[in-house]
Amino acid sequence: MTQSNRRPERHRGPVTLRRDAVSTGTADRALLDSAGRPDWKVRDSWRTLRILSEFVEGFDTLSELPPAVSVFGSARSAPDSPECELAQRLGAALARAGYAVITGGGPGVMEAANRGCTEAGGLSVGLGIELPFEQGINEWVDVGIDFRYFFVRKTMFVKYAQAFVVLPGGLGTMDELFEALTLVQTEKVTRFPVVMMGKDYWSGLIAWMRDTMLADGKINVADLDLLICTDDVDEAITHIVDADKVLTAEQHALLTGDPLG
Ligand SMILES: C/C(=C\CNc1ncnc2c1ncn2[C@@H]1O[C@H](COP(=O)(O)O)[C@@H](O)[C@H]1O)CO
Repeated sequence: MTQSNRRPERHRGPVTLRRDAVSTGTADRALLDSAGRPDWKVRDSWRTLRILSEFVEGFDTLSELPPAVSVFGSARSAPDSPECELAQRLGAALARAGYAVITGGGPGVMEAANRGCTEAGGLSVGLGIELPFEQGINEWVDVGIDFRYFFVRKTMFVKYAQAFVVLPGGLGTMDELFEALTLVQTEKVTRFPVVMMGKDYWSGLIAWMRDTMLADGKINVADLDLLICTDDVDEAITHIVDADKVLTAEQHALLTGDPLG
């Protein structure tokens, strides 16, 4: 293989780039870094069409999904790490409970959750993101979409899931966890269970939320009730299924006027 053939392949929406055509930028960076550039006004106006098309593609593809759970966690965890082992068991249990599993489609915990789901006969979904370093959607994903824009992709994680499960991870995982909690706290989504898995990993953060955030009046006691933390896959599934039942009954009552659902 020549040196030029070894250069990574990049994907920009439907476009594949190889060799000298590969650049290090992403669509997200071009949008967010453009202030101050003379052409930003015209280019950003046109970009809205590309953003719109990304929403349309996501809505069209995902509206057909069965009930689903979004699973988050580190892109960097080794396949034999405890969190990947947990994610794989969780993915399988979700599939057996009738849920599709939605992840970021990347490596580590995402891949493990997709793998568990697919091996158990469930539907694995990967919502990838264009990054300066190409990763590609993991091989266990059945339905994959590559997004240019983080904010479009985040809408899909919430809109097409009945619950969030958050395993150990870094900044990306924290962003996803706190976005979910903020959406529930502000009642943008209702009856949306957020399950944190990995008690050793998360207990320090939860203690800080209680001892500093809550103690300092920055959140309410009820905000801490928005999440549960467990190492037990069965407990996570029961929590999700129970919340789902309540929501389904409420939606049925709203549609039919029958309060018993
Ligand atoms: C950094 C590495 C791979 C990056 N590939 C990713 N592919 C898809 N989704 C990703 C990737 N990196 C982050 N995410 C999203 O954030 C969460 C994980 O981020 P963290 O910082 O590792 O916690 C994850 O849930 C994704 O949605 C390694 O080679």
